[in-house]
Amino acid sequence: PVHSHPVTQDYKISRQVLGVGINGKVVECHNRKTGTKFALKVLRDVPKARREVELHYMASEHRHIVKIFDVYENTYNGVKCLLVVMECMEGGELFSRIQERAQSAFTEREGAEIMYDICCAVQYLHRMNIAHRDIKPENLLYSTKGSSGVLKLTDFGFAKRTDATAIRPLETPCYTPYYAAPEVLGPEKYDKSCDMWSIGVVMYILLCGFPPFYSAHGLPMSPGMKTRIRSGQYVFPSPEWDRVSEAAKDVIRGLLKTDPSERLTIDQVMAHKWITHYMKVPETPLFTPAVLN
Ligand SMILES: O=C(Nc1cc(-c2cc3c([nH]2)[C@]2(CCCNC2)CNC3=O)ccn1)c1cccc(C(F)(F)F)c1
Repeated sequence: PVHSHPVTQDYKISRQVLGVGINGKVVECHNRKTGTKFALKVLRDVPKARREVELHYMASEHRHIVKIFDVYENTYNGVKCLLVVMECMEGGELFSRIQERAQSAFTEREGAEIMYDICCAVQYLHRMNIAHRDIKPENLLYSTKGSSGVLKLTDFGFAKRTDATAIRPLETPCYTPYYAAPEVLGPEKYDKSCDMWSIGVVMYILLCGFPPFYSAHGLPMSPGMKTRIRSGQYVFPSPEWDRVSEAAKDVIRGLLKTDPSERLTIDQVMAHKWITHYMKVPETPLFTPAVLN
């Protein structure tokens, strides 16, 4: 349900910017009736934004996906905008939470529990034939500060449907099945597998504090780094990985497969004991908080 009356009628919008996403900025706002704090994402009303909001709204019932409460379609100075009212995630981003853990140990079991929550959200999306395509620590937020906070996935700016968009020959006169390349025919089956790669990178960083692929001299991307990603060249260096369980390394090996058809699916990951039986994972202290700091 998209409201067309001004969002300012129902919410007081603060200047406090909470962050900037692919398609728009996120600010704090308060419900005028209840005083409750929400996060408001402001998007230009273009097809890409419509798709982001539609897919996020479809998924927002899940416990580990940031909830959408209201959507407004307002025009400011002749510019059509989409305004998305979301639950305010006050616990901050995944890794800043772990950085704060320097004093008490952050253990492999806690890493497994975090991965279980992320995989629950991704399994829900993949079962709805939605690929998120931008799974990264900055898009994983905690609902509240303190240990009761719930980790949730946000920013559907790159999300897309993966169910086969039936090619309708009648509406595409130029299209002749004889010459169609497989990728034109098949559903975007590799969109889901790119989420699985991202989950592998998040899991790797969670267990040691640094990424599996990085460029020399901290540049965002370098030719060497691209080669290493393409060839799946990564290691589990000492001493950070010496005491991490073989089961954890097996999950990462299954996710960081360069051939998407070989990569674990979300159902295969959720069938893995390290993820589903995370309460049995050893409470081995990790280097992660120290390395992140
Ligand atoms: O960010 C906060 N609350 C929040 C934020 C979002 C949010 C949505 C999106 C983003 N945040 C990002 C920001 C840049 C990083 N990627 C994610 C870009 N794309 C989005 O779609 C949603 C709901 N509540 C917040 C609120 C109060 C306090 C605190 C903190 F804990 F930091 F003090 C954070």
